[in-house]
Amino acid sequence: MAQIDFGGVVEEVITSEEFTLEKARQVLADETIAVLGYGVQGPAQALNMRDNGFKVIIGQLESDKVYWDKAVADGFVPGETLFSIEEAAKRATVIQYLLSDAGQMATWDAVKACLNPGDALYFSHGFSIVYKDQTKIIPPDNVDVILVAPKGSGRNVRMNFLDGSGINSSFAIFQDATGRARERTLALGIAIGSGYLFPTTFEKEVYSDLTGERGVLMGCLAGVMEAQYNLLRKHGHSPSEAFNETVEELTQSLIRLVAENGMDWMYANCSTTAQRGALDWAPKFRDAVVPVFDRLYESVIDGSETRRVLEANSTPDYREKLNAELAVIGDSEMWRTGRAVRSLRPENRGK
Ligand SMILES: NC(=O)C1=CN([C@@H]2O[C@H](COP(=O)(O)OP(=O)(O)OC[C@H]3O[C@@H](n4cnc5c(N)ncnc54)[C@H](O)[C@@H]3O)[C@@H](O)[C@H]2O)C=CC1
Ligand SMILES: CC(=O)[C@](C)(O)C(=O)O
Ligand SMILES: [Mg+2]
Ligand SMILES: [Mg+2]
Repeated sequence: MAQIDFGGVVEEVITSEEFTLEKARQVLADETIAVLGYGVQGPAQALNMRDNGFKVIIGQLESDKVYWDKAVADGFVPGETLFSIEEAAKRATVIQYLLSDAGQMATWDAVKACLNPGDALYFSHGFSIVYKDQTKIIPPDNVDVILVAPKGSGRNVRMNFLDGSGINSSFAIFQDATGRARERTLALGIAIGSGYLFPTTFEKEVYSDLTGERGVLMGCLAGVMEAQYNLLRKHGHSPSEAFNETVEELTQSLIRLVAENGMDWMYANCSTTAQRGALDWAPKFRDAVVPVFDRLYESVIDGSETRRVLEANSTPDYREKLNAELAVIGDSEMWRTGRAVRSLRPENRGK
């Protein structure tokens, strides 16, 4: 385990240099891994593990046709490597619970009945376990309960694997029934193609994850982009100008510099005019959102966020409703402008 200095705080991380793919294959040599759910994380983790030489089967509700058909299209064979959720859970020794969080609550009684002593129950989110008062997911004592949570969309878990990079994941052990929980967890983390693995707890993972996605990663990002775009439009700037100055310049230029070498590097590669102004305005934005972030974290901790998710995503038409909300975003002037701007990227022209 490598000790790494993160800005003055030393933490331990695991990379595939220390815990090699070969070692992961040895640890999981006798295991059948069932990936339950073929939504976003399911296919990514399943395909990466299959490509890495692990024995993977899929458990998917057949009537959720889009997902079932996708598993078939990806080469999983009904009756051989593709089963109902229960059948896959029964056949496996590692059960990766990658249904939606609301789907985990809905199927728990059925899945629980399929667990054998010594199995490993694996999550990519602390949700179901930490908010057990809401989900009623309480695993039996005789199984390992473990977590590997990729810090990125399943889409990139797969795409980064294919291009030879990776997505970092956190890992945690909630219950070690076999004495093998840790080596199983690390082996699975390497098997799914993690960049590096860092330790957490189920609580810390779910609190930070729910905050991050509601905050900077998604909710806050979408909110501040919309606010700036609307401001520029209100003052008579064209859609093309407002979009370029809000989104396109970020995704095609400045955020890439942040990814490459940090915030100061991005600043250093912009004009001294921009540097002076951004240095002055950053603290104002920071201070303006502090109360919103405080409210958000409180709402995560007190269970309001998970309650809302479970209620909204447990109705039969939750997908249609979410898709309708996404369509409103996609059909807005701002994001229709985005489509036009993207189509004008040199590499997209004429497509
Ligand atoms: N989407 C992502 O990239 C990430 C997801 N996670 C976590 O991974 C887990 C899986 O998330 P996603 O892949 O986004 O899931 P998703 O929302 O794409 O899940 C869809 C899957 O759940 C099944 N499902 C939903 N409701 C069901 C029900 N009532 N009965 C049976 N099956 C049902 C669908 O058939 C499908 O297989 C969650 O715990 C999530 O928080 C963690 C990191 C990133
Ligand atoms: C991609 C990810 O890790 C998120 C945003 O937390 C999620 O999809 O739940
Ligand atoms: Mg996340
Ligand atoms: Mg999340």
